[in-house]
Amino acid sequence: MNGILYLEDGTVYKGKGFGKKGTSVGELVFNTSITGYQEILTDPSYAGQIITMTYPLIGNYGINSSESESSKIYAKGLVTKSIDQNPSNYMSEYTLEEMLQKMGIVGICDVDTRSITKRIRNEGALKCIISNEDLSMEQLDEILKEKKLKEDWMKIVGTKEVFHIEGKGPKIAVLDFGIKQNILNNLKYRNCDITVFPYDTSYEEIMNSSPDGVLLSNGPGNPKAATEAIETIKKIIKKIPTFGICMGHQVLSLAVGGDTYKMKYGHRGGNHGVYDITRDKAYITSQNHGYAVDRKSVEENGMEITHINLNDNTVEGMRHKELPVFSVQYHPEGAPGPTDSTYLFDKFIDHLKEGDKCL
Ligand SMILES: NC(=O)CC[C@H](N)C(=O)O
Repeated sequence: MNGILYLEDGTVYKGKGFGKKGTSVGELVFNTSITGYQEILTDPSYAGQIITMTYPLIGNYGINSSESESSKIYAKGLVTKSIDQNPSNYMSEYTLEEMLQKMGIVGICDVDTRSITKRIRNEGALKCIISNEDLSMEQLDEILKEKKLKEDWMKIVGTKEVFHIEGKGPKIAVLDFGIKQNILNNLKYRNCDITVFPYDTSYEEIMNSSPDGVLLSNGPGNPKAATEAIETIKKIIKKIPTFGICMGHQVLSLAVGGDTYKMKYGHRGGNHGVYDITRDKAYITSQNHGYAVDRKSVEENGMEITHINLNDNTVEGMRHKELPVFSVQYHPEGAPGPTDSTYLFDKFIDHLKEGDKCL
């Protein structure tokens, strides 16, 4: 099966097709993780994106049924240097190719992923079309030009129904913009009683569940498209301890009156150095975001910057100067990946005990 990746700047990469036979349009991004292709593909925050893995050997330990971040793949395609068809791992149940076929995802391999990555770094994230069908360049060009990229993916990906995960510990209301399973696992591990709400649930409905704390989840798309949530969060943070992760961090910054912007090519990988100003410590973190928080805009609105990215000095974490409200741009739950930052879940739970500070 032939495969082609055609970028909006006119660049063409030809390789071999794998996964589902088909064609799709998306935003081309790259991820620098060496392992974790299963979690990356199933992370709902990749909705609408075509992921290039910079590590050349992908698929080598197969796929298992217990480590997906969601039951679906919302990404639009996968680009790799090579794909291993004979995985070796005691947990492996099927191959990556079988997973992509089952989930309807188009893949191409045997392309120069280093060159693709350099192009994204120079030009920024690009719209592109990936295909492993026999379409002419004219046909590909027409589909690429016609298809618009979405910004409000949280409307599609987040839960539509409220659901509850029982626990004996603190009551957590989660606003779901497209949550990763491992965030829920971290709350479950700490015995939390979790109610997951659609991201646009009203303030009143959330408060009716009498939560001790609110978690604002990760999720795909532009945080500015989550307008309903921004209004709700403005009220929530005055009453309840709140912890935001990635999209949650971005919508929190909008709720306090700050601003977000689209980065040139984002941060995606398991090796991003972050400096924690409050603890004078550096961590290696797992990241997946294309938008970032404007530092000055949140500092002018009652927030203090707690973490910065060591590569480009962008905001990686913040906390409210008076309220028990804090957030990080990176993924403390990231797995596989460094566990340096899972203490943030404990910090959140500790804040709940001090909930009276909010009133
Ligand atoms: N992982 C996330 O929550 C991503 C947040 C947002 N969609 C971004 O790309 O910046």
